[in-house]
Amino acid sequence: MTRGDYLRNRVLLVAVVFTLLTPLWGVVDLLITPASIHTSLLLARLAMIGAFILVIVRGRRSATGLNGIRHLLATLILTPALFYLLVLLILGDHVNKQLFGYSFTPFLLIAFLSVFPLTLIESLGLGLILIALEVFSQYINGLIFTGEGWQDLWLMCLLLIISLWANFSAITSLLRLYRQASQDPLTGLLNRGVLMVDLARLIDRLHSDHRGRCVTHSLTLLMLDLDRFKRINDLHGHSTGDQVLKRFANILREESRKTDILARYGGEEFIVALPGTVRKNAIQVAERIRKRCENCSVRSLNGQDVNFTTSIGVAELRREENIETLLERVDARLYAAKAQGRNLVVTT
Ligand SMILES: Nc1nc2c(ncn2[C@@H]2O[C@H](COP(=O)(O)OP(=O)(O)OP(=O)(O)O)[C@@H](O)[C@H]2O)c(=O)[nH]1
Repeated sequence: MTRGDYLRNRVLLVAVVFTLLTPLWGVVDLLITPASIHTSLLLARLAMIGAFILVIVRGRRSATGLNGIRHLLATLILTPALFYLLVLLILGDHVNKQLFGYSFTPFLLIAFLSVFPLTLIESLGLGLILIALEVFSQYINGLIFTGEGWQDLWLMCLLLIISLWANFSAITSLLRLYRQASQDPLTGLLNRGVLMVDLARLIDRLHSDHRGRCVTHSLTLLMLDLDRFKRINDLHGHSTGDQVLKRFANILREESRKTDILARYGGEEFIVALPGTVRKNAIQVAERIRKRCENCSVRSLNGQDVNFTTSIGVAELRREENIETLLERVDARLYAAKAQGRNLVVTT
């Protein structure tokens, strides 16, 4: 599960809790606020429930990416903050007597931040907005620069620090778990399972963009296999074989872009997926990788320089083609490169 999925689940859960709590808390309005503002409060509460329902509906849509979820989270936290602001403004003169029951809103919201796996910047940003809200409420109810006001601000800062700490711990353990579950431990590249999920998602998106007449994006796959790798293991030992695999993975990193997907597909077999790249340009990337390997060596434990080469199959995604047939075609080309003598790029 990615941070986006985790964040989405938390946002949905908290949105449901807020949706249920909002009408319940409406009883507090009836009990503690003057009858003259009940209608305004009711309308504001209905608008707030509407915003929470919007968060739930949009959050459930799988097309909503990480940025979309971040916006939903901001809506979720800032909607009750806006409601509180509204309460402060419409209570007007009654504010000193009637704020009881609402004044803990900024505290509650800041405590809720610890539920989400946010980065330090994200939680600091939201936390500072909530502290500003508290300062504004103190200004309205005359507590600003008083002993009680400072005490409340101090408490809010402490709560923010605790939230930051909780978020930081949640996000680092989440990232560690994600890395362990998604990476090949030897090379640090993606493992086959994650590659298949990412590729399937990417291909789906490209096909639906195409159907929706958006710009046509291309995708080309390279399948790479180290030549006579068994011989390297047999002659120089398994640990030298491992060094070759690591060096090869580094070459792939150095020769690709940030947006490319790099994965260890099997023992000495790798996939490089090049989104937005047509076959002609992908062949150039493949040739660059092949030549880098040809000119590269690894020092074995007994001090020998060990050379290695790679064979590469190249295939561009066709219209409506699925992941299985694309992989079959690229695999056939890799097989052809092996059959034609190895250390080759085969594209047809
Ligand atoms: N050192 C090391 N070897 C591995 C690892 N994973 C797979 N291998 C070895 O990779 C070798 C693959 O050998 P083969 O499939 O016969 O292929 P090859 O010798 O590269 O021959 P061609 O692919 O036909 O050029 C096997 O000996 C595996 O044991 C690994 O993580 N580390």
